[in-house]
Amino acid sequence: MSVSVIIPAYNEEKHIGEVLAAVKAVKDVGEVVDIIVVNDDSTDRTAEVAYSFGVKVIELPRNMGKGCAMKVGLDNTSASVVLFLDADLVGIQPHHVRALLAPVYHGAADMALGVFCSGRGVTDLAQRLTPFLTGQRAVKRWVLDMLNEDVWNTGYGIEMVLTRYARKYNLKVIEVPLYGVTHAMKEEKMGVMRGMAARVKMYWEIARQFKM
Ligand SMILES: O=c1ccn([C@@H]2O[C@H](COP(=O)(O)OP(=O)(O)O)[C@@H](O)[C@H]2O)c(=O)[nH]1
Ligand SMILES: O=C(O)[C@@H](COP(=O)(O)O)O[C@H]1O[C@H](CO)[C@@H](O)[C@H](O)[C@H]1O
Repeated sequence: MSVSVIIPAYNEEKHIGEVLAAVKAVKDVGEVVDIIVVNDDSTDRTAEVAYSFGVKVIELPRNMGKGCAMKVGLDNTSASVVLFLDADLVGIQPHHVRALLAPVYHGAADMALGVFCSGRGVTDLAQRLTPFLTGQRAVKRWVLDMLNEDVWNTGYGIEMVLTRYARKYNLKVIEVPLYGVTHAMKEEKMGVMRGMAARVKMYWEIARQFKM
């Protein structure tokens, strides 16, 4: 069974190297066939850092949002298991990547959700309250192929779309604790004002999909 890791990335030069190092270590033992970074029109060195890891980099001509970036990655692989990871993870190790892939790869789950634990209080809490919003998600390819094309245009709402789909069709979903992992928060990456504005936009994109 083939496995692809897809990493949507927008202005993540500081953190994407750590994510790629962890994923590459898994690829080097042959468990992952493809690592795809979709550079969502970053204005920093995100693409340059990704190229330096020798992975596939797809450059979008304009900023299209998280969901679109994920879909472009998906369209560029035929792997039967896909692992989506955010590019701003901190503390991610090869064993976390394997822990997310294993249940889906071995058939124990259709979807595995990575949930931060013992990383940082604030991000642990956010994910404990809303694990279904996580960007760390291993999924069987056929699940993704069942979705309508337009669901990918929902920006950050895509996580909610995937969660709703799994509930509707009673898919096997499991949560995988990612011990010691956290991520850079928007306010840390962009500064307080721009970060808060980006957060409001994200909540709006999620709320639009919150129709159970
Ligand atoms: O327009 C965007 C916004 C975000 N991202 C990527 O989507 C992932 C999750 O975004 P972000 O880190 O902003 O979300 P958070 O985890 O802070 O909610 C990260 O890898 C981002 O670089 C993207 O590809 N395009
Ligand atoms: O954990 C959360 O509440 C949000 C926001 O994270 P930050 O406020 O930037 O720490 O991040 C998650 O939700 C997004 C929408 O579903 C996902 O796209 C992100 O990958 C995920 O980290």
